[in-house]
Amino acid sequence: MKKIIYPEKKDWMEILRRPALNTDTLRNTVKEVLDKVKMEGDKAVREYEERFDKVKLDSLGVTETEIAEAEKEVPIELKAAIMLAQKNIHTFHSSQRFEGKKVQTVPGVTCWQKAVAIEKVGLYIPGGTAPLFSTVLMLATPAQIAGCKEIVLCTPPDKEGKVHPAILYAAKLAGVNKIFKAGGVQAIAAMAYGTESVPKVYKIFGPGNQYVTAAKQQVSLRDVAIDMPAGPSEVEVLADETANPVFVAADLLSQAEHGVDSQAMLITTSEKLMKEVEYEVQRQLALLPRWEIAEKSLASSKLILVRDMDEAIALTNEYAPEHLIIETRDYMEQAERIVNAGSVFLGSLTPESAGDYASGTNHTLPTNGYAKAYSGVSLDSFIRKITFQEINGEGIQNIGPAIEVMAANEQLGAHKNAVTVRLKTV
Ligand SMILES: NC(=O)c1ccc[n+]([C@@H]2O[C@H](COP(=O)([O-])OP(=O)(O)OC[C@H]3O[C@@H](n4cnc5c(N)ncnc54)[C@H](O)[C@@H]3O)[C@@H](O)[C@H]2O)c1
Ligand SMILES: N[C@H](CO)Cc1c[nH]c[nH+]1
Ligand SMILES: [Zn+2]
Repeated sequence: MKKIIYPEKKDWMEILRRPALNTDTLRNTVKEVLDKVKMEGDKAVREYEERFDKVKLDSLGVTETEIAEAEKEVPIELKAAIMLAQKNIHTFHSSQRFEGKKVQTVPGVTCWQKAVAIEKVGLYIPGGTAPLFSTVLMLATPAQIAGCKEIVLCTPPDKEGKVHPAILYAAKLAGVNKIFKAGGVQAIAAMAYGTESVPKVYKIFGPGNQYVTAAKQQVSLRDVAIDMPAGPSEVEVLADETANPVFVAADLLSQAEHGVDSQAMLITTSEKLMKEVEYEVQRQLALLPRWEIAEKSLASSKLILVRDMDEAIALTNEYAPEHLIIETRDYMEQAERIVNAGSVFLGSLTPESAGDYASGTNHTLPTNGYAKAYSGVSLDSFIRKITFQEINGEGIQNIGPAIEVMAANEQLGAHKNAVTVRLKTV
């Protein structure tokens, strides 16, 4: 990890830069795959599965038999953990239910909103280097609570053409209707355009690598809605001298191990802590099964020593991390000053892994600085709020004249007339 001591404001942008693939290569690959799947459907998806996931597939759909087999393969201990996590995710997301209340803006004019589920949703579950069955719970649980009728899931299979059993188990538990073996850009294209076997959906959800994220952004320009850009994982730990370096290092590594383009940052006011964390990261790294991945992402990760907490907060809000862990003496006060972050973890006993799996919050979150403008996935992501209004005689008399004046001044006579003809009758 690169050490930065007392950064100057002019260097912030460079210091906070995320690692990124060459955008031309990325754009060209994504465009080629999207276009071919749009034209050739399943055939193209199968070809790309062979090219990128090294698997020959006869069909894309997961069968009922495969789902039943998977249920037998998942160990009891893991089933219990998945059920505990799902219960907490369900509890937290159920509490987000929207109650639209009727409001009289003036006598006779009543307005309200009603939450309506998006009918067809597509969930992308990453599977390139780790089978993220926890992401199934994070996406399908709120979709089910919202009442989405068709919940489609795509995930890359392994080289034998099998989907990880825990992904299938979690999908069944959380009410997914259709599961397909497809990963990367080809999966996003299949759900955006529809193919012979994969239904076209109205909104695509889910995290993924830079190819997946770029594909989602591309299809969202005209074909389908998306949740947000949820790309390579990132974490920032904001710590003072009271933080535990062993915990801090473990938290940094927990996100560094996701992928080579993940990023982990420590922003601290304590030089002593920075040195201890630097040592701990190397010590713990050597013990990790995915040390090779983590080592690569640590190369673009940083340990940043700042002058004071004000500077730490300003730098944090500029970085807008996907995950922010605050491990300071006064973490509640510091948390109040955060305006840009996806999900915040407070105090020394709140690891980021808790939000990844089982505290109940959603782990599908904006990355790459998009936390400045986007929220993570929540129940809201799966609904739309339709507005309604009802006006009676008193109401049209109350607001009609104002509408007539405004419409006339916008030179829209037909708008004005739609009110005038009614005012004559009341
Ligand atoms: N932001 C979030 O909320 C969040 C949550 C979970 C995971 N993540 C991130 O999701 C990512 C998962 O990545 P992953 O790679 O393990 O799985 P993935 O499923 O996102 O990507 C695998 C797919 O990428 C495609 N691909 C790989 N190399 C390619 C190439 N050269 N050209 C075209 N396509 C290619 C393949 O089709 C493959 O199926 C990680 O970066 C992780 O950090 C983010
Ligand atoms: N940290 C990831 C979101 O960036 C989510 C995840 C899934 N499994 C483990 N972690
Ligand atoms: Zn994680």
